[in-house]
Amino acid sequence: MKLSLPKSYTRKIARAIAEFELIEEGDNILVGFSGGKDSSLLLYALATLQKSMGINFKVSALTIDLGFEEDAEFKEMKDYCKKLEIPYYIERTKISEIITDEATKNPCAKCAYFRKGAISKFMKEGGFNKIAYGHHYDDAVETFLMSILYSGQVKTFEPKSYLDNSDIYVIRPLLYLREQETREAKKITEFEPIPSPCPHDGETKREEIKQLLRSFDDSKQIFYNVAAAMREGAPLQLWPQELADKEVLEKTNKLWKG
Ligand SMILES: Nc1ncnc2c1ncn2[C@@H]1O[C@H](COP(=O)(O)OP(=O)(O)OP(=O)(O)O)[C@@H](O)[C@H]1O
Repeated sequence: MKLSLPKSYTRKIARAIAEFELIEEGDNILVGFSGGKDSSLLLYALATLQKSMGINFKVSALTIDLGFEEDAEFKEMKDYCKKLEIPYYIERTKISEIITDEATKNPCAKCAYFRKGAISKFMKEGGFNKIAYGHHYDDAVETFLMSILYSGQVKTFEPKSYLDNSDIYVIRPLLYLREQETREAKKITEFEPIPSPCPHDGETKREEIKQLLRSFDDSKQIFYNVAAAMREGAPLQLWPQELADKEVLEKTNKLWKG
């Protein structure tokens, strides 16, 4: 298959790779391939850049089979990796049993936790040093807002992070692409994204945030303003840390008699 990525995509992906130092000589990169629009584009992009970049690195793909369907074949995904000349692996799990159990609280968080565990184990055994995920710009900005709104914390995921306990790096080369661009990418990849088999897909808080961001008149500018606030070094002017009741009482007693 002749691989070719439009310049506008190459520019944004190359910028993320260079700016965040995502790929180095000798890397053995595993791409988390869900079959969705983002990870299928990521695979295509890395397979293309592998041929044009001036450093050597390996790219493979891994699907964590959540176990929704017994002995699922993942035929389209196998064929796609073959076309891209990328080694493809499937790791079978029974994570679906946990997700579909009605007694499970936070099924999405539990699924992500077990999926990451299965990926780390696979990487250790296969000698991979980096896992690449298909997260894009909208994912990062939505996660940032969700974190503030639902857990009172100013944080989002990083372009590159080191996982101490498993000695691997997580990298996100698509971070400068907008979701609309990953949605349109099937014209480039010629891969029809596979719908998620998960019953919780699309029910998440993330959808509410997407709607909220879209609801502003100047939604494009607002998106990039939130993205600017996500950067280290963005001006921070915050209230002092909250005091314990005891400390407030001591301060109050000093100011009022009796
Ligand atoms: N079952 C899986 N096996 C391997 N990697 C996965 C799997 N599910 C998700 N990932 C990886 O984690 C990333 C983020 O997962 P998430 O569920 O948020 O997917 P998404 O935003 O719908 O992306 P995609 O379009 O690639 O499915 C994906 O882009 C992919 O790289």
